[in-house]
Amino acid sequence: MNVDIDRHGAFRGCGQILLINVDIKSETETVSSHWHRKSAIQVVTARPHPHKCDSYCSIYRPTTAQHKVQMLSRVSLRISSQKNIRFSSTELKNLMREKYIPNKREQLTRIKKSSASVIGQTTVEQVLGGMRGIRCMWWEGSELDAEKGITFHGKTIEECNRILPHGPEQGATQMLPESMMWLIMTGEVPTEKQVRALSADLARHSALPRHVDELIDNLPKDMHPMTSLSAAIASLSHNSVFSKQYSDGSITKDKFWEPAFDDSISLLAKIPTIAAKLYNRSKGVSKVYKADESKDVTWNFAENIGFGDKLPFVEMMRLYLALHADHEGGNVSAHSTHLVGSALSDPFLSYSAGLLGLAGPLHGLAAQDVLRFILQMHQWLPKNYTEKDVEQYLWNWLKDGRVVPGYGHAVLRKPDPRFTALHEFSSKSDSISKDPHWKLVDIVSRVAPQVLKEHGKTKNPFPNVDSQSGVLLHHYGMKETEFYTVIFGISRAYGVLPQLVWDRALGMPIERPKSLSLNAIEKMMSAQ
Ligand SMILES: CC(=O)SCCNC(=O)CCNC(=O)[C@H](O)C(C)(C)COP(=O)(O)OP(=O)(O)OC[C@H]1O[C@@H](n2cnc3c(N)ncnc32)[C@H](O)[C@@H]1OP(=O)(O)O
Ligand SMILES: O=C([O-])CC(=O)C(=O)O
Repeated sequence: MNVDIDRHGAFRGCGQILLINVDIKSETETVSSHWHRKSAIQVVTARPHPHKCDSYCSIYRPTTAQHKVQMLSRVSLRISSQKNIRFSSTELKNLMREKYIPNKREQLTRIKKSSASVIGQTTVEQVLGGMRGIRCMWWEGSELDAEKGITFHGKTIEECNRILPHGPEQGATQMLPESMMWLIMTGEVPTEKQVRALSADLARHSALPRHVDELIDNLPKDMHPMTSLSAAIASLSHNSVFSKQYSDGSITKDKFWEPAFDDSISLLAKIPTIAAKLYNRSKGVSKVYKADESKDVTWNFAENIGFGDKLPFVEMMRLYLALHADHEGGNVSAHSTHLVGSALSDPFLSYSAGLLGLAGPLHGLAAQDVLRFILQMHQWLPKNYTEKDVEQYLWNWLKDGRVVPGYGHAVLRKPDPRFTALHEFSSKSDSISKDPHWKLVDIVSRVAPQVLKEHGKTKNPFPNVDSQSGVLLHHYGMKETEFYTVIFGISRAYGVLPQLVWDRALGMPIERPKSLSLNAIEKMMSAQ
């Protein structure tokens, strides 16, 4: 039921009621889930009085004579000044409920009827070789082909950038990560109106609960920001609607996806706020995140870290965030999110784990390592260096037994199309293409494949996305290399959280593959 709140904070409601002080800011979901948990009676939804805007007000909980009136702790409720708010995440959720999930459930039932079909075999080489190529994982949003690279529901990066809604400014040409998220979740291209409303919704939910702010304030200033980001995301679990509803038993399995969806939207809304706070803190800046509902997530993020007045930076960042969102399911960050989620850990805990995987140097941390590598090489090279000098540097590096960051890939066997997309963006920009560090990145991308081929170990000698991304951030003035993987971490959430919602919607079970010891492998081999 709805409870009206009038201009003076008095109530219009129902039977016996309970008054709660509400301070405006964040966490509508805290309110409802708190009630869910506390109340065996009725679940209440509070809605703001139509004329009451952005001020303290009161909300009420109905109760009955049998139930003791309880004073709930102070809860926060964001009351927006906008009338007739269209919660686009609600629209997306409704579409999921009414259209996409029933269709996909039907497909799953069909597939399960002949689920004994064989789709692959496993070799010992695969078991001992990082499980390469084993077809054992379900993933909807994107697919990686070794030669062609990533496609999102069959659409190439170039196609996505053409057809997905862009930023609201005139002349904006880059797809928004919100648009990409919609495509990844539904398989369909959203309308501009749907994306604008989604951006507004994410802006509305961007404020952090106080405990997250305090947690970040108490972390060591020199802690790697990926560690801090993961810790802060895990701490949002305290407000998880999914875990609260699961633990109080108020949802059945077929409805698990709903709070997983709410938590995912909340995480997407808050991760830029956390990232901005970490970035500003590293620079000694204390600033409250302000998200403008008429702008997209990237613009708001850029604004809050001090880059808002530079549209080229915002456009580059939009492309960056959309590009890195998903790379099918087997990569470390996606797989770990999916795995942890399979234990019904909530989306915050699951993605916190994914971020910890992203923080490894063979995965997302390569973004920071590449930039350091390029800066170091640039210092070492003579002023008018040639490709031969670059080649020499790479050989020295390899002879030291180190991997060339930004090169190679577990699946790809051609240059990464994400690298190509960023390269095209940069080549069209006068200022980037004149940047001496970008020029070096460009030269390395031609020289390194030859060197790596001759070196003879790397299966894929070509550049991956990380070899290009950091130099763009550096070019626009973001010199804090430790922060580069944090940007990647914002982006990856747009791909893996939709999958987590699907995991719960289709009732995917806990993951538990079979492991084998070397003795067991030998025994099986000799038996053949
Ligand atoms: C967004 C992303 O996560 S993209 C990847 C980001 N990571 C990097 O750029 C780090 C550098 N690259 C690498 O370390 C690897 O290419 C990975 C981790 C991406 C893929 O690993 P694998 O699938 O095991 O690569 P591959 O099968 O080609 O490895 C074979 C050998 O080549 C070596 N090799 C692979 N890439 C490189 C490289 N860039 N420089 C030097 N040696 C390399 C491996 O270390 C391995 O050596 P070993 O036999 O002595 O252990
Ligand atoms: O696919 C992988 O293994 C690594 C990668 O490029 C990504 O996760 O973006």
